Amino acid sequence: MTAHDTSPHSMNPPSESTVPQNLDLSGIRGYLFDLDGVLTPTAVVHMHAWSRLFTPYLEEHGAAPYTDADYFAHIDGKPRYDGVRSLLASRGIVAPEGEVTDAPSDDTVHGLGNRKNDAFNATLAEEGVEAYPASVAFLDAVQASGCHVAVVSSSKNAPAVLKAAGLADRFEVVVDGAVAARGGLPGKPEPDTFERAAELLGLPTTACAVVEDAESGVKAGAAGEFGIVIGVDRGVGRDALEKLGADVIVDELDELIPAVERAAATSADLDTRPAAPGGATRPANDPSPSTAREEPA
Ligand SMILES: O=P(O)(O)OC[C@H]1O[C@@H](O)[C@H](O)[C@@H](O)[C@@H]1O
Repeated sequence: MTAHDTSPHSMNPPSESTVPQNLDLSGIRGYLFDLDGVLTPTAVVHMHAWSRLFTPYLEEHGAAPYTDADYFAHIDGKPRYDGVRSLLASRGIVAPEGEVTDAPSDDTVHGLGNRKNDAFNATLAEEGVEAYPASVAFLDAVQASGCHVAVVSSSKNAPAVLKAAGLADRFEVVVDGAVAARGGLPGKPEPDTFERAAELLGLPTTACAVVEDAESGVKAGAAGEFGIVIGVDRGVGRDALEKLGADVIVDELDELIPAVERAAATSADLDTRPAAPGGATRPANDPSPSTAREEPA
């Protein structure tokens, strides 16, 4: 398929055109990056924090033990309190909702989420974070090609993680968990946060690539009318990512740099052609600036 192909995502084996070497990204003018697990290895920090919360909690409740598979199936990529709700539902546990202001020691949905958040922030402060070098190389190539870039993260900690990784100034738009909550946007697996980022970049969704590693995030990409869904396999598995709707799957994003450079060259060729009678056409990678920027919380 090409990046323009908006046909329903199939579950067939990848065709020749969906392998990174043959990928056509010439219709893509914006990249919407998930953060945790795509740009930074913080999906693992989230995963450990959830485990620090739910391992003792499930034991105390006599429920089946918490495993990494639970993280991928019920929590990965979702907004904080949705993750709590999904995991509790998987064990048939009903907890009171409580309030966002609940203490981390409270056994409410919000208290449990806040307990996990304390664990996440403690690890972040202790260990810091370094972006994946291959993802930064891809980001460099995408920006050099004139495409626009946004971060779309369920996490309310996204601004802190971007800052810790030295990436805070690289994105025109950040739609994080706080922005979504303020705007009443449903989180992943719904496509709304990605759609909002495309809108803020001033691009149609069909001209945007969704870049995701989580089940809920790939589902969100497949549920919208995006130009392409790029899956990064950080543990979900290639087959699962493909079945969920990823159009191309990579282990590291730098595998796609040649495709980005080919797309930029195609666009430059188009740009040097004489304008068609009756008006010029906008090149695929027209770097005209997006003025919209949603400030993170
Ligand atoms: O940092 P917050 O706001 O608790 O966000 C939670 C979620 O943020 C996502 O980005 C992670 O991929 C999730 O796995 C995590 O649970």
